[in-house]
Amino acid sequence: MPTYRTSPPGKLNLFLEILGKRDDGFHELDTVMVAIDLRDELSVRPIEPPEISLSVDWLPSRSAIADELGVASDASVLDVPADPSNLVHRALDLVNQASGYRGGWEVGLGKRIPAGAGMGGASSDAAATLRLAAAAIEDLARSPASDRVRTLHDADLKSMAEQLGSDVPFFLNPTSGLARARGRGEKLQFFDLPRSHEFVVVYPGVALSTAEVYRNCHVSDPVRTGDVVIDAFCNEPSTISEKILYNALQSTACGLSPQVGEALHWLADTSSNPCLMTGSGSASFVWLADPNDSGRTLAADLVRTRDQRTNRLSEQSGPEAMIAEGSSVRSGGALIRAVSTCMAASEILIA
Ligand SMILES: C[C@@](CO)(OP(=O)(O)O)[C@H](O)COP(=O)(O)OP(=O)(O)OC[C@H]1O[C@@H](n2ccc(N)nc2=O)[C@H](O)[C@@H]1O
Ligand SMILES: Nc1ncnc2c1ncn2[C@@H]1O[C@H](COP(=O)(O)OP(=O)(O)O)[C@@H](O)[C@H]1O
Repeated sequence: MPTYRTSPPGKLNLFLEILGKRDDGFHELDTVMVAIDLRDELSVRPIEPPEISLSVDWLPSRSAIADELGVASDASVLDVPADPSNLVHRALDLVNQASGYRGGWEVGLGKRIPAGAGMGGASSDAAATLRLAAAAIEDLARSPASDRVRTLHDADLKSMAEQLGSDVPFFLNPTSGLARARGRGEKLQFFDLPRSHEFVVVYPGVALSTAEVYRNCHVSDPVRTGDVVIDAFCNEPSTISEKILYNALQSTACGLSPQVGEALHWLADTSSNPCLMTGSGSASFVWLADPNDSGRTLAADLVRTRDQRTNRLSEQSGPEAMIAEGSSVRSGGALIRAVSTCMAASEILIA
């Protein structure tokens, strides 16, 4: 059987308001998201033995990412489960149940999107898995040699995406542009973006649990609306400012992890452009006002200040203190990436 591949994108929330708490424990949201070109790499191949074999690696390597974060390469912040708790694994279980496929899957997952960052890496991997596995099942259904399998339709994928997580339906739609998500995140409306937007993202080397951030958050009163942000990005980029980018979870996340607030201050000190935390954190981003600015200059400035701080701390406290588990912006480490909004659909490659 062939291998099916794609590159699941990350996302940034440009606006997030909490409208209320529901009886099922979830929060009613109004959020505006864009997919960005920081991407994981996912390959899925149907195999005969009825097992799911999943290998997960950091790209370019775990030690390279650990160096950037200033943590030891066995630090738990870099642990991504390769067991049934990985959303890729759970997505394949749902596909098998729905399609009646009785074989197994060999899966390779290369991570670039930091975990627990508010960038939706796990959700995007899960949505991409549903799309790849559905394409494989469709091919299997056509093959006379195979067991009977049921082809999966868009409605099946949507229902499975909702079971996997609130953010997963957003990533099922591989189009570019900007999305408004309401309900618990599954009620989606897509808008065309006339041009791409550039950002610099900073991940401070601490993972935040989405559930814990929501547990500690407050329902807003009065509530803001995402209309203003949608209009600004789609029609009036000159009106994008610190005042309209908003995330109701930001103060809760800063309270749970000082590194989140430190990263936001660091961004504000280095750039005059608006900055905001994404999702439930821990990553933050700067939006670059000039569409011709590649973000590389700001990213290079941030890397320089990060490395100066790393060297200073290393001289003060020695290298052992630098690589202590959990050290992050405090000790100089942070992932810094210049990213753009995705302007093209994520393709499925078959080989
Ligand atoms: C905050 C957001 C913003 O886009 O993104 P991330 O920071 O996770 O990327 C999302 O709302 C996260 O969506 P997702 O990561 O799929 O969360 P889920 O697995 O559905 O939920 C994890 C937990 O978060 C809480 N939760 C999630 C969504 C929501 N609308 N209300 C909630 O209260 C619930 O306690 C739930 O058990
Ligand atoms: N495919 C995956 N990639 C990354 N993390 C995963 C994956 N599947 C499950 N997880 C677990 O989900 C947690 C949060 O996932 P992630 O989507 O990266 O964060 P966020 O909700 O902040 O966007 C991780 O800490 C990890 O333990």
